[in-house]
Amino acid sequence: MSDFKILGNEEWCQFDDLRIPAIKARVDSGAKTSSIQASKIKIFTKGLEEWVRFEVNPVQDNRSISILCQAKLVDVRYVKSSQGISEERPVIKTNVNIAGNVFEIELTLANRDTMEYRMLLGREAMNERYLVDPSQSFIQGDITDEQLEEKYKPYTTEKKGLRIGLLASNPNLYSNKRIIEAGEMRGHKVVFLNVEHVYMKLDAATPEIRYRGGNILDKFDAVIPRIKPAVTFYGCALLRQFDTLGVYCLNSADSIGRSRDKLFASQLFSKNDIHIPTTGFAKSPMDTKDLIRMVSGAPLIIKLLESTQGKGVVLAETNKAAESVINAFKSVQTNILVQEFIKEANGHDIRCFVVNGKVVASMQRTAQKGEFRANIHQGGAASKVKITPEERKLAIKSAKVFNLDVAGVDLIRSNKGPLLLEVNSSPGLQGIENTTGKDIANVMIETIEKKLKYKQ
Ligand SMILES: Nc1ncnc2c1ncn2[C@@H]1O[C@H](COP(=O)(O)OP(=O)(O)OP(=O)(O)O)[C@@H](O)[C@H]1O
Ligand SMILES: [Mg+2]
Ligand SMILES: [Mg+2]
Repeated sequence: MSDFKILGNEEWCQFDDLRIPAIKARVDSGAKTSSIQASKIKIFTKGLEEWVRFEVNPVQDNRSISILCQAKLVDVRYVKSSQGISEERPVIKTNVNIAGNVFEIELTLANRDTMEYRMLLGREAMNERYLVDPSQSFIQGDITDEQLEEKYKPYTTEKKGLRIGLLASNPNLYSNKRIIEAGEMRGHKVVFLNVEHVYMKLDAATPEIRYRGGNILDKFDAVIPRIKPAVTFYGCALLRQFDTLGVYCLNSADSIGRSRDKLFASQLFSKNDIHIPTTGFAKSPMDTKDLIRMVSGAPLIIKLLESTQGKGVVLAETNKAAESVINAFKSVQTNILVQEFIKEANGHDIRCFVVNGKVVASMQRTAQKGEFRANIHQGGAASKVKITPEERKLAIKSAKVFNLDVAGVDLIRSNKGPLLLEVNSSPGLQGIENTTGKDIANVMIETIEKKLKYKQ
């Protein structure tokens, strides 16, 4: 008993083999094994052995210090989190150094960024070595902030800023140029990734993302998707792969996919009590007449399920015209929505730009004379607008039902109050920045920093 050293409820640990000079551990005799926070965990083979590669951010609330570690894999355990979700946790063995006392411990790699401490020291590591005095901290010696900074100096120069991938198709588009510019202004490296030049390797042990030429894309902290409708399917598959590899995506594959299906989106809105113009959908031409009645008859709107820039939106002025257009689309197996025409909108609509749950800018678009569609691509003109609290609430809620971090929410003002038209997952920046003078690209980059707990 007299040989045992005493630990407080927190102690500093050092890992020479992992090149971690100091990490604050919560001493937790309630836990069996010790664990360390790790991200971008990847199991790989080295000869006949299985190894694991991972990144540790050893300093609390400082993501800019990141240490790339590798160690032999000794086990993979399944741990149930407090939310009941089973998580795979690789286990490694490595030497820990507590105030000069060096011994081997088992560490599970916990892929959780919400851990209050970067490390937990469990009772297996303390057995036959330590007793715990929970009333004290750092009995084995404390480290001041200055000393910690000194220890991590070599690492802070190693990595400055985040590495952000811009997954898009055209680097010369205003929006893409602005995102790259804003990211670089904030000290990050933004790399343009052409959606069609990215491909993936799928297997359980070493999933990968590669770029044309064979480079492995494994150094990204975040990806900004700007996926054009023509490549939604492929782009979303890439985003799922980035997500699997622990890369944060500003708009997930799921949220983009769901928002692009106008029918699914309309169903989600009505389910969540978000008001939209009355909309109908039917398979057979036999139901066309009733479909028209259902949306209060002509004039009415017919929309292709997949349309942007207003190209697939048609106004049918009479019931006869509506019937023949609807049946014509059906005869070529094209899916369409039939929608009540909001006449009183008078060619106006409102675009609210929602980022991270806030409306950061909004503008009104006004259709050209003789046109009902307010899209800029249809000759619409943009102007500043002050939105009502009700409109603001509607815009925020609409982005939230899809879980979109960035959304362009289109509303229309009707006699019954604001109605939702649609939610875009890659809203353009040019019109809204030029109309409102707001630096929206910068807000998008700030959101990534917040989500990743990155400090300048
Ligand atoms: N029910 C409606 N009543 C009146 N006007 C409408 C209605 N639906 C759409 N519009 C007008 O037509 C425009 C285009 O419609 P919508 O936004 O649904 O199509 P879109 O092709 O997806 O356009 P984008 O994605 O580029 O914004 C709207 O911005 C609005 O001005
Ligand atoms: Mg659209
Ligand atoms: Mg629209």
